[in-house]
Amino acid sequence: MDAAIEVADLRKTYRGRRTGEVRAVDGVSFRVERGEFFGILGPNGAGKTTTLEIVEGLRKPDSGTVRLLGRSPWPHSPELTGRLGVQLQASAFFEFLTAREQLETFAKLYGEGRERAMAMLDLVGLADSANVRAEKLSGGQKQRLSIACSLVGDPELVFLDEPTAALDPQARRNLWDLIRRINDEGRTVVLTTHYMEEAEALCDRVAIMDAGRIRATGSPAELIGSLDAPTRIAVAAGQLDADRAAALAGGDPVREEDGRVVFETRDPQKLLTELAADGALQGLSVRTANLEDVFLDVTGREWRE
Ligand SMILES: Nc1ncnc2c1ncn2[C@@H]1O[C@H](COP(=O)(O)OP(=O)(O)OP(=O)(O)O)[C@@H](O)[C@H]1O
Repeated sequence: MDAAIEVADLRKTYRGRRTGEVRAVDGVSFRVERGEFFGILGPNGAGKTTTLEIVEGLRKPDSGTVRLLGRSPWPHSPELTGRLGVQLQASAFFEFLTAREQLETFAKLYGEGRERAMAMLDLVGLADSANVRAEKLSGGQKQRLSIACSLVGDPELVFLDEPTAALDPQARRNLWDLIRRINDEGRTVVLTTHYMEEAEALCDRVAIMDAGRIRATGSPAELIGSLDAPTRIAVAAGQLDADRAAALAGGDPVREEDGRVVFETRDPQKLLTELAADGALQGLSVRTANLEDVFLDVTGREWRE
């Protein structure tokens, strides 16, 4: 079976009078299997949206090729478009339509009826707000509505561009449940995000993008595992004198910082057992490596959201 997406060596440069040349996408290649949950993770301006728009067939690359479900998205074919779901930015809504009217409009474009529109409102948890105008919906509700619109045609492949941007952490987590379900139903999902945690929580595989290029691809666990980074274990100072801390560290780095003793270890189980035996677990925190450390490793830059 063809892959869901095959992208080879995409390039796109924007030329503006004020901005000069911006190489937004600079040789991007990746492959997404059917049923996969694939994430493109990168800071603002990394080139995620441009890449996604090219893959969706909304923007033409300067060079490179895209195959979606075995076909080229360019020029448009109605057959292919009907198998794709693209989440539009919430700002693309018709402000004066209610949530239900909005969705019915999209349903019609896909040759679907009112029942399908209502079913989608239900699916995204907006049935109670069916008669609320789009402009009156909260940020999270607008994102839900735009996701419902992308699902109305029962797509095999769904593209979500920063679906939880500008939401508070609770609303973001609530949306994760919905997004996970879309993938659990067997649909391939491609999502862009600049939230590390989101990529780690949702994606089977992640491409880390920076300055127009993909710097690393793999499952979050693979990417983090490949770092071979130590676990940082901190406890409140005052429970251990410096000699005892050094003895427990056994040659590994240990330092005192903001009233805490901070160890870096590759054998967290041993250290935790010894700290527990010393009765020195007050104020314990354990931090393993995460995608932020991977970003630093592959780009040489600190991650800034
Ligand atoms: N239409 C455009 N004209 C000129 N420059 C553009 C255009 N769209 C994007 N850019 C520039 O191309 C680069 C990549 O932008 P893009 O929107 O693809 O990145 P992104 O990773 O999606 O970031 P964001 O999360 O901020 O949207 C940026 O430097 C951006 O300023």
